[in-house]
Amino acid sequence: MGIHKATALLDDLIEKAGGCAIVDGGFATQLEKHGASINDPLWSALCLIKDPDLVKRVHLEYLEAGADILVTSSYQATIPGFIPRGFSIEEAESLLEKSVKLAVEAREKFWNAVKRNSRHSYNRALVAASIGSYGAYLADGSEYSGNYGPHVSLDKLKDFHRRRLQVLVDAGPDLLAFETIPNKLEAQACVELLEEENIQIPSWICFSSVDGENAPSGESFKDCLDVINKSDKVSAVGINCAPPHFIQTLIQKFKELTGKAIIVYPNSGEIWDGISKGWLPSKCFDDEKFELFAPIWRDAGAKLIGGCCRTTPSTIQAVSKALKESSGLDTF
Ligand SMILES: C[S+](C)CC[C@H](N)C(=O)O
Ligand SMILES: N[C@@H](CCS)C(=O)O
Ligand SMILES: [Zn+2]
Repeated sequence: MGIHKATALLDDLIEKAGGCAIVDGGFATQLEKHGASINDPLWSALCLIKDPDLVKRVHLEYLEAGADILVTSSYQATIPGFIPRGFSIEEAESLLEKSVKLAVEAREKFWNAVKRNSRHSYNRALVAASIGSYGAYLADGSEYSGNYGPHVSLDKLKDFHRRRLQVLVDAGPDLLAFETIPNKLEAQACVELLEEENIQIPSWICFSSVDGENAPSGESFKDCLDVINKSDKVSAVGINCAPPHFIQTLIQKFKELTGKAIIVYPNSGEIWDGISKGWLPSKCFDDEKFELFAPIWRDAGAKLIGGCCRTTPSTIQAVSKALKESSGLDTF
């Protein structure tokens, strides 16, 4: 499938969803709600090893809540992360494949069940393979600082991402989701890899932000997006895992900086403490606030909206209700 046809898959979904498709919410957060203990360098990827049934269950919960796109459990799943835990390269690669398979199985199961009901208002969801940033793998919170040190070059970042990208693509997702990219160098690495590997499925690249204005590294979003705008392999750009009160302004900024679709899936507003590996309370959005703001973000120009850490299926249900009601589509 050519890239233009592939991009049509995402465009079709956005159109079917009434102009704005719904991304799922915090994946690791929902694992934890079910009692998973993930205070570990592998974070949510630990459940790929220990509890794949729970991974699938969480995907199903987000589908029921109205997600049009599932993001896989591979955010912090990497070959160099699995090897020190005693896995061979082949086993590590099959864990990556499993992350896609579990989401695809959940999507098929859910879709086969709902499509029998002619009055349902769901779309057949797409599966986006999560590719967490290098900082996610480092497990030191550097996806929120972009501070990778002087020894991390463009080539090093490409080497880090290349094999995982190949394995995930071969496992058959519909999309690729680069998440919490904190600096321009890593954005460039992602874009160059998509070209070098001649990836034929659409991608989104999302940045985190800690000041509401720039990438976490302090580099301007203009500089970061200039790199991405040159590639037709990237269908959407935006923000994930940043506080929700930054989002409206950032959508307006991104509108001026790119012609690509804009995607936003903020966290709740709590702040990640990379040392204790926990969330610190801060100015927060609850589900009602997400319900209120989702149509505002859509009207500001976002084409894909969801939630990230500390949001749950109830958040996505609230977003879905608000977007469907205000676009005239039926709610469940
Ligand atoms: C999106 S953050 C909350 C994920 C966890 C982080 N990479 C860590 O392992 O510390
Ligand atoms: N897709 C990941 C992103 C973490 S920032 C998750 O929801 O857990
Ligand atoms: Zn997050």
